[in-house]
Amino acid sequence: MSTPPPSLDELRARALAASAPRAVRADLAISCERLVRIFSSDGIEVQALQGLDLTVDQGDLVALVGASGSGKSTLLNVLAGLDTPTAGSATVAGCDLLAMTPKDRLRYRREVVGFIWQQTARNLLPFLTAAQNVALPMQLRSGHRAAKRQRGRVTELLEALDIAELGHRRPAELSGGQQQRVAIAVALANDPAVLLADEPTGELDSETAVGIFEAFRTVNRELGTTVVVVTHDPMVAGEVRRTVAIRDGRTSSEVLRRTVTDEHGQETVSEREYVMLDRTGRVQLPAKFLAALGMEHRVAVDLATDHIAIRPDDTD
Ligand SMILES: Nc1ncnc2c1ncn2[C@@H]1O[C@H](COP(=O)(O)OP(=O)(O)OP(=O)(O)O)[C@@H](O)[C@H]1O
Repeated sequence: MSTPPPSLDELRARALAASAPRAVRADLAISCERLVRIFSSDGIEVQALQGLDLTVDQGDLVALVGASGSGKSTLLNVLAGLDTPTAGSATVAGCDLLAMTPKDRLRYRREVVGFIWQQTARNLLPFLTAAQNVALPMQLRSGHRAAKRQRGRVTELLEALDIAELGHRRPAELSGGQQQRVAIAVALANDPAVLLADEPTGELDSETAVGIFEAFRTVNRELGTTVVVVTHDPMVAGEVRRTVAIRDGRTSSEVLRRTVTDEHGQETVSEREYVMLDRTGRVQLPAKFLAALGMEHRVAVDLATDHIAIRPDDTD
Protein backbone atom coordinates (compact mmCIF):
# COMPACT_ATOMS: atom_id res chain seq x y z
CA MET A 1 0.00 0.00 0.00
CA SER A 2 1.53 3.33 -1.02
CA THR A 3 1.78 6.20 1.51
CA PRO A 4 -0.72 9.00 0.79
CA PRO A 5 0.93 12.30 -0.26
CA PRO A 6 1.28 14.83 2.58
CA SER A 7 -1.59 17.30 2.94
CA LEU A 8 -1.08 20.97 2.21
CA ASP A 9 -1.29 21.73 5.95
CA GLU A 10 1.40 19.14 6.66
CA LEU A 11 3.69 20.62 3.99
CA ARG A 12 3.11 24.13 5.39
CA ALA A 13 4.01 22.90 8.89
CA ARG A 14 7.22 21.29 7.54
CA ALA A 15 8.22 24.46 5.68
CA LEU A 16 7.58 26.56 8.78
CA ALA A 17 9.65 24.19 10.94
CA ALA A 18 12.52 24.31 8.42
CA SER A 19 12.62 28.13 8.41
CA ALA A 20 12.38 28.55 12.20
CA PRO A 21 15.64 29.28 14.02
CA ARG A 22 17.09 26.06 15.36
CA ALA A 23 17.73 25.72 19.08
CA VAL A 24 21.44 25.89 19.88
CA ARG A 25 22.74 22.49 20.96
CA ALA A 26 24.08 22.68 24.50
CA ASP A 27 27.02 20.38 23.68
CA LEU A 28 28.39 22.75 21.03
CA ALA A 29 31.34 25.00 21.81
CA ILE A 30 30.72 27.12 18.69
CA SER A 31 27.64 27.48 16.54
CA CYS A 32 27.45 29.92 13.62
CA GLU A 33 24.50 30.09 11.28
CA ARG A 34 24.31 32.21 8.15
CA LEU A 35 26.92 34.54 9.58
CA VAL A 36 27.40 37.72 7.55
CA ARG A 37 30.03 40.45 8.01
CA ILE A 38 30.01 43.34 5.60
CA PHE A 39 32.75 45.98 5.74
CA SER A 40 32.05 49.37 4.15
CA SER A 41 34.84 51.76 3.42
CA ASP A 42 34.89 54.66 0.92
CA GLY A 43 31.45 53.64 -0.33
CA ILE A 44 32.66 50.14 -1.24
CA GLU A 45 31.15 47.11 0.47
CA VAL A 46 33.14 43.95 1.06
CA GLN A 47 31.21 40.85 2.15
CA ALA A 48 33.90 39.12 4.18
CA LEU A 49 31.49 36.49 5.56
CA GLN A 50 28.64 35.53 3.25
CA GLY A 51 26.30 33.32 5.27
CA LEU A 52 28.85 31.11 6.97
CA ASP A 53 27.71 27.99 8.86
CA LEU A 54 30.02 26.29 11.36
CA THR A 55 29.59 24.06 14.39
CA VAL A 56 32.41 22.93 16.66
CA ASP A 57 31.89 20.34 19.38
CA GLN A 58 33.21 20.88 22.87
CA GLY A 59 36.73 19.50 23.19
CA ASP A 60 37.38 19.57 19.44
CA LEU A 61 40.65 20.72 17.83
CA VAL A 62 39.92 22.34 14.47
CA ALA A 63 42.17 23.90 11.83
CA LEU A 64 40.64 26.63 9.64
CA VAL A 65 42.25 26.95 6.22
CA GLY A 66 41.51 28.97 3.10
CA ALA A 67 43.00 31.34 0.56
CA SER A 68 44.06 34.84 1.54
CA GLY A 69 40.98 37.06 1.84
CA SER A 70 38.56 34.15 2.27
CA GLY A 71 37.35 35.45 5.65
CA LYS A 72 39.30 33.41 8.23
CA SER A 73 40.49 36.34 10.34
CA THR A 74 37.09 38.01 10.11
CA LEU A 75 35.49 34.86 11.49
CA LEU A 76 38.06 34.54 14.26
CA ASN A 77 37.64 38.20 15.28
CA VAL A 78 33.88 37.69 15.52
CA LEU A 79 34.33 34.54 17.61
CA ALA A 80 36.82 36.36 19.84
CA GLY A 81 34.29 39.13 20.54
CA LEU A 82 36.60 41.69 18.90
CA ASP A 83 34.17 42.37 16.05
CA THR A 84 30.38 42.20 15.64
CA PRO A 85 28.74 40.38 12.75
CA THR A 86 26.32 42.21 10.45
CA ALA A 87 23.73 39.41 10.48
CA GLY A 88 23.21 35.74 11.25
CA SER A 89 23.75 33.99 14.55
CA ALA A 90 26.90 33.08 16.47
CA THR A 91 27.06 31.40 19.85
CA VAL A 92 30.21 30.47 21.74
CA ALA A 93 29.93 28.42 24.96
CA GLY A 94 26.29 29.49 25.24
CA CYS A 95 27.04 33.24 24.78
CA ASP A 96 25.08 34.92 21.98
CA LEU A 97 27.64 37.12 20.21
CA LEU A 98 24.99 39.35 18.62
CA ALA A 99 23.21 40.15 21.86
CA MET A 100 26.06 41.10 24.20
CA THR A 101 26.24 44.44 26.00
CA PRO A 102 29.69 46.11 26.13
CA LYS A 103 30.01 44.80 29.71
CA ASP A 104 29.10 41.23 28.66
CA ARG A 105 31.63 41.53 25.83
CA LEU A 106 34.43 42.48 28.21
CA ARG A 107 33.63 39.55 30.49
CA TYR A 108 33.35 37.28 27.45
CA ARG A 109 36.81 38.29 26.20
CA ARG A 110 38.35 37.87 29.62
CA GLU A 111 36.74 34.61 30.68
CA VAL A 112 35.09 32.68 27.86
CA VAL A 113 37.68 32.87 25.07
CA GLY A 114 41.46 33.03 24.89
CA PHE A 115 43.07 34.59 21.80
CA ILE A 116 46.55 34.26 20.29
CA TRP A 117 47.74 36.60 17.53
CA GLN A 118 50.25 35.73 14.84
CA GLN A 119 52.55 38.60 15.84
CA THR A 120 54.40 37.25 18.87
CA ALA A 121 54.99 40.79 20.21
CA ARG A 122 51.26 41.58 20.18
CA ASN A 123 50.40 38.83 22.66
CA LEU A 124 52.55 39.95 25.60
CA LEU A 125 53.29 43.13 27.54
CA PRO A 126 57.01 43.81 27.03
CA PHE A 127 57.67 45.27 30.50
CA LEU A 128 56.22 42.26 32.38
CA THR A 129 57.94 38.92 32.90
CA ALA A 130 56.40 35.77 31.39
CA ALA A 131 54.90 34.83 34.78
CA GLN A 132 53.49 38.35 35.30
CA ASN A 133 51.95 38.27 31.81
CA VAL A 134 50.21 34.99 32.67
CA ALA A 135 49.00 36.32 36.04
CA LEU A 136 47.59 39.56 34.55
CA PRO A 137 44.29 38.20 33.12
CA MET A 138 43.55 36.57 36.49
CA GLN A 139 44.22 39.86 38.30
CA LEU A 140 42.02 41.77 35.85
CA ARG A 141 39.28 39.28 36.58
CA SER A 142 39.41 39.09 40.33
CA GLY A 143 41.99 41.61 41.53
CA HIS A 144 44.80 40.41 43.78
CA ARG A 145 42.38 38.21 45.72
CA ALA A 146 43.38 34.55 45.84
CA ALA A 147 46.95 35.57 44.90
CA LYS A 148 48.30 32.24 46.11
CA ARG A 149 45.90 30.30 43.90
CA GLN A 150 46.83 32.57 40.98
CA ARG A 151 50.54 31.86 41.53
CA GLY A 152 49.77 28.14 41.55
CA ARG A 153 47.90 28.44 38.26
CA VAL A 154 50.78 30.40 36.66
CA THR A 155 53.24 27.65 37.63
CA GLU A 156 50.86 24.95 36.41
CA LEU A 157 50.41 26.63 33.01
CA LEU A 158 54.10 27.38 32.49
CA GLU A 159 54.86 23.73 33.31
CA ALA A 160 52.13 22.43 30.96
CA LEU A 161 53.71 24.49 28.17
CA ASP A 162 57.27 23.37 28.93
CA ILE A 163 58.54 26.82 29.91
CA ALA A 164 58.54 26.48 33.71
CA GLU A 165 62.12 27.81 33.95
CA LEU A 166 61.41 30.93 31.87
CA GLY A 167 58.84 32.61 34.13
CA HIS A 168 61.23 35.39 35.24
CA ARG A 169 62.19 36.47 31.69
CA ARG A 170 60.71 39.40 29.80
CA PRO A 171 59.42 38.80 26.21
CA ALA A 172 62.56 40.36 24.65
CA GLU A 173 64.61 37.65 26.42
CA LEU A 174 62.57 34.84 24.85
CA SER A 175 62.63 33.27 21.37
CA GLY A 176 59.57 33.60 19.09
CA GLY A 177 58.49 30.04 19.91
CA GLN A 178 58.90 30.60 23.67
CA GLN A 179 56.90 33.84 23.40
CA GLN A 180 54.05 31.97 21.69
CA ARG A 181 54.10 29.35 24.47
CA VAL A 182 53.77 32.15 27.03
CA ALA A 183 50.97 33.62 24.88
CA ILE A 184 49.11 30.29 25.03
CA ALA A 185 49.53 30.27 28.84
CA VAL A 186 48.19 33.87 28.99
CA ALA A 187 45.21 32.90 26.82
CA LEU A 188 44.49 29.94 29.12
CA ALA A 189 44.91 31.85 32.39
CA ASN A 190 41.19 32.23 33.11
CA ASP A 191 40.41 28.70 31.90
CA PRO A 192 38.44 29.72 28.78
CA ALA A 193 36.00 27.36 27.07
CA VAL A 194 37.52 28.10 23.67
CA LEU A 195 41.05 28.96 22.57
CA LEU A 196 41.32 30.84 19.25
CA ALA A 197 44.60 31.37 17.41
CA ASP A 198 45.13 33.33 14.19
CA GLU A 199 48.17 31.96 12.34
CA PRO A 200 50.04 31.43 15.62
CA THR A 201 52.98 29.81 13.85
CA GLY A 202 53.15 32.34 10.97
CA GLU A 203 56.30 34.05 12.28
CA LEU A 204 58.10 30.84 13.31
CA ASP A 205 60.40 28.44 11.47
CA SER A 206 58.85 25.07 10.64
CA GLU A 207 60.55 23.13 13.44
CA THR A 208 59.40 25.60 16.11
CA ALA A 209 55.93 25.65 14.51
CA VAL A 210 55.63 21.87 15.00
CA GLY A 211 56.43 22.33 18.71
CA ILE A 212 53.81 25.07 19.09
CA PHE A 213 51.21 22.97 17.39
CA GLU A 214 52.08 20.09 19.70
CA ALA A 215 51.44 22.51 22.60
CA PHE A 216 47.92 23.18 21.26
CA ARG A 217 47.32 19.45 21.11
CA THR A 218 48.53 19.00 24.69
CA VAL A 219 46.22 21.79 25.88
CA ASN A 220 43.32 20.28 23.97
CA ARG A 221 43.99 16.75 25.25
CA GLU A 222 44.93 17.50 28.85
CA LEU A 223 42.82 20.53 29.71
CA GLY A 224 39.92 19.64 27.38
CA THR A 225 39.91 23.17 25.91
CA THR A 226 38.25 23.52 22.51
CA VAL A 227 40.87 24.89 20.10
CA VAL A 228 40.35 26.62 16.74
CA VAL A 229 43.50 27.53 14.81
CA VAL A 230 43.71 29.46 11.55
CA THR A 231 46.68 28.24 9.55
CA HIS A 232 48.22 28.42 6.11
CA ASP A 233 50.51 25.53 6.89
CA PRO A 234 49.22 22.34 5.20
CA MET A 235 51.42 20.24 7.49
CA VAL A 236 49.76 21.72 10.57
CA ALA A 237 46.31 21.33 9.05
CA GLY A 238 47.13 17.67 8.31
CA GLU A 239 47.83 17.01 12.01
CA VAL A 240 44.31 17.63 13.35
CA ARG A 241 41.14 15.56 13.40
CA ARG A 242 39.16 18.17 11.55
CA THR A 243 40.19 20.75 8.95
CA VAL A 244 37.53 23.21 7.79
CA ALA A 245 38.12 25.09 4.55
CA ILE A 246 36.65 28.56 4.05
CA ARG A 247 36.00 29.83 0.54
CA ASP A 248 34.51 33.25 -0.28
CA GLY A 249 33.25 33.84 3.24
CA ARG A 250 31.58 30.44 3.66
CA THR A 251 32.65 27.08 5.01
CA SER A 252 33.09 25.05 1.85
CA SER A 253 34.55 21.69 2.77
CA GLU A 254 35.94 19.65 5.64
CA VAL A 255 38.46 16.89 5.99
CA LEU A 256 37.91 14.51 8.90
CA ARG A 257 40.74 12.23 9.96
CA ARG A 258 40.69 9.18 12.15
CA THR A 259 43.29 6.66 13.13
CA VAL A 260 42.47 3.13 12.01
CA THR A 261 44.28 0.12 13.50
CA ASP A 262 44.48 -2.97 11.24
CA GLU A 263 44.59 -6.61 12.41
CA HIS A 264 48.42 -6.43 12.80
CA GLY A 265 48.15 -3.43 15.13
CA GLN A 266 49.44 -1.13 12.37
CA GLU A 267 48.00 2.38 12.67
CA THR A 268 47.08 4.45 9.62
CA VAL A 269 45.24 7.75 9.37
CA SER A 270 42.18 7.65 7.15
CA GLU A 271 40.96 10.93 5.62
CA ARG A 272 37.55 11.71 4.21
CA GLU A 273 36.51 14.95 2.53
CA TYR A 274 33.03 16.39 3.03
CA VAL A 275 31.34 19.45 1.56
CA MET A 276 29.06 21.64 3.64
CA LEU A 277 25.35 21.66 2.95
CA ASP A 278 23.62 24.83 4.12
CA ARG A 279 19.99 25.14 5.13
CA THR A 280 18.91 26.21 1.67
CA GLY A 281 20.57 23.15 0.14
CA ARG A 282 23.62 24.95 -1.28
CA VAL A 283 26.91 23.08 -1.47
CA GLN A 284 30.29 24.26 -2.72
CA LEU A 285 31.68 21.36 -4.71
CA PRO A 286 35.48 21.04 -4.65
CA ALA A 287 36.91 23.14 -7.48
CA LYS A 288 39.29 20.31 -8.42
CA PHE A 289 36.39 17.83 -8.91
CA LEU A 290 34.48 20.33 -11.08
CA ALA A 291 37.57 21.03 -13.15
CA ALA A 292 38.29 17.30 -13.57
CA LEU A 293 34.86 16.72 -15.16
CA GLY A 294 34.64 20.10 -16.89
CA MET A 295 31.50 21.06 -14.94
CA GLU A 296 30.42 24.68 -14.95
CA HIS A 297 27.23 26.79 -14.96
CA ARG A 298 24.74 23.91 -14.96
CA VAL A 299 24.88 20.25 -13.88
CA ALA A 300 22.41 17.38 -14.03
CA VAL A 301 21.11 16.12 -10.66
CA ASP A 302 19.47 12.75 -9.99
CA LEU A 303 18.07 11.34 -6.79
CA ALA A 304 19.00 7.76 -5.98
CA THR A 305 17.90 5.82 -2.88
CA ASP A 306 21.09 6.55 -0.93
CA HIS A 307 22.78 9.45 -2.75
CA ILE A 308 22.33 12.38 -5.09
CA ALA A 309 24.26 12.11 -8.35
CA ILE A 310 25.66 15.26 -9.95
CA ARG A 311 26.77 14.86 -13.55
CA PRO A 312 28.01 17.18 -16.30
CA ASP A 313 25.23 19.00 -18.18
CA ASP A 314 23.99 16.42 -20.73
CA THR A 315 21.80 18.70 -22.87
CA ASP A 316 23.03 19.51 -26.39
N1 LIG B 1 38.36 46.20 8.45
C1 LIG B 1 38.13 45.88 7.19
N2 LIG B 1 37.65 46.80 6.31
C2 LIG B 1 37.40 46.51 5.02
N3 LIG B 1 37.59 45.26 4.49
C3 LIG B 1 38.07 44.31 5.30
C4 LIG B 1 38.37 44.56 6.69
N4 LIG B 1 38.83 43.40 7.25
C5 LIG B 1 38.82 42.47 6.26
N5 LIG B 1 38.37 42.99 5.11
C6 LIG B 1 38.18 42.30 3.82
O1 LIG B 1 37.41 41.13 4.07
C7 LIG B 1 37.89 40.03 3.29
C8 LIG B 1 38.26 38.88 4.24
O2 LIG B 1 39.44 39.27 4.97
P1 LIG B 1 40.11 38.34 6.10
O3 LIG B 1 41.21 39.13 6.71
O4 LIG B 1 39.06 37.80 6.97
O5 LIG B 1 40.70 37.16 5.20
P2 LIG B 1 41.72 35.99 5.60
O6 LIG B 1 41.15 34.72 5.04
O7 LIG B 1 41.99 36.02 7.06
O8 LIG B 1 43.01 36.41 4.79
P3 LIG B 1 44.58 36.19 5.15
O9 LIG B 1 44.83 34.72 5.06
O10 LIG B 1 45.29 36.97 4.08
O11 LIG B 1 44.80 36.76 6.53
C9 LIG B 1 39.03 40.57 2.47
O12 LIG B 1 38.53 40.92 1.21
C10 LIG B 1 39.49 41.80 3.24
O13 LIG B 1 40.07 42.73 2.37
